Amino acid sequence: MIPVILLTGFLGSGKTTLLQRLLRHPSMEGTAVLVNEFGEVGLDHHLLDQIDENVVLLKSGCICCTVRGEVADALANLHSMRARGEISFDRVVIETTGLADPYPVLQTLTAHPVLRSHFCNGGVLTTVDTVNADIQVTHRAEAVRQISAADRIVLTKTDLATPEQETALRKRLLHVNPAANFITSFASAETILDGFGPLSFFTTAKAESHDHICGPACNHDAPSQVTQLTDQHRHHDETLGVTSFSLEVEGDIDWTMFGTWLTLLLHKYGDRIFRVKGILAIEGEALPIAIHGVQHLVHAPTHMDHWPKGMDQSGSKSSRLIFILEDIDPEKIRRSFRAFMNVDAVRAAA
Ligand SMILES: Nc1nc2c(ncn2[C@@H]2O[C@H](COP(=O)(O)OP(=O)(O)OP(=O)(O)O)[C@@H](O)[C@H]2O)c(=O)[nH]1
Repeated sequence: MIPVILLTGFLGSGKTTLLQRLLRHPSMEGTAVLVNEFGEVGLDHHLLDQIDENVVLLKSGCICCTVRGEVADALANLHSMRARGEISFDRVVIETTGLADPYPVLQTLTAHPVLRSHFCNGGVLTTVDTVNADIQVTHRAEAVRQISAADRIVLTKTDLATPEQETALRKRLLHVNPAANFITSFASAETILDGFGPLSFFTTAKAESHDHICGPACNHDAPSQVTQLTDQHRHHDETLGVTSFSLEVEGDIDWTMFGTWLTLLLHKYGDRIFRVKGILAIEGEALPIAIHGVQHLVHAPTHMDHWPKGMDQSGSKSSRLIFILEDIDPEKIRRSFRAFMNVDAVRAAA
């Protein structure tokens, strides 16, 4: 049986960053990775630059029911390729979208008539953003589901939070998932992986409760989690207001202007902009720069060591930005970007 580790966590909580580190660890050799992103255009497979050739980007970044079919197809495909000797792996990591409900995927592993004889649940690793989790847990049912499904919770961005913030968050997370154990993202990959696996009783209970989709009414902050997981099915209406769109820009971008624009944008609309990520062609830089914003937080940019395939065709470089937001007209952001950056060539994909 091939173990499948589910790496989940809300938008921008540090899943890809953690995965990069874990995959460099010798014990993770022979890992196939499935990346599932929300929206039509994905960037994570480019940001996982070290391991490009082992990464499969799942096409539709949709959540809940649709993810189930696509994950199943991708796993079946991986298994066939392995059986034909085209690839070799003995573990799979699925990085879910930040808006995914992990339970349907767990259910796929345990109940799919074909997959269940080849793959097994290797455990759920959930990243939780110490700076933003409080508001996410309050408002987003997906965040609660991801935490409740965790076998291990990796607290990220503790370096950006106060010790009081971290202590209060740990206490709150324990109410959502009393069985998970905590670790911070600054622990070594070895420590994070040590003894990691499904907590058997809990995992069974969780997987069996797959058809329950949480909503704010679930009150997951209350401690009696197992009982709550047997509640009736509710559909994921909460996610319907969330959309994603991308901006593509030809030519180089002025870094100072861009930084100012992004900071102002997130300052004003950070409550409704869950995630911004981008790979940018910057004036005076030969290689691209990756940028990340999570609600009001703008992360330090990182220099990438190569251009992702398709983004520097025949010497003409382009930038790509992806937004995941709620209740904001994407056209408003496009217009503001064009006006502020004085850029005409903005291609936009819905
Ligand atoms: N300071 C700090 N930054 C972090 C930490 N973990 C992740 N980040 C930053 O957070 C930003 C988002 O990280 P990602 O790894 O892309 O998050 P993600 O969960 O994969 O994002 P989505 O796939 O969009 O949901 C990046 O700028 C990371 O460098 C951490 O522990 N400390």
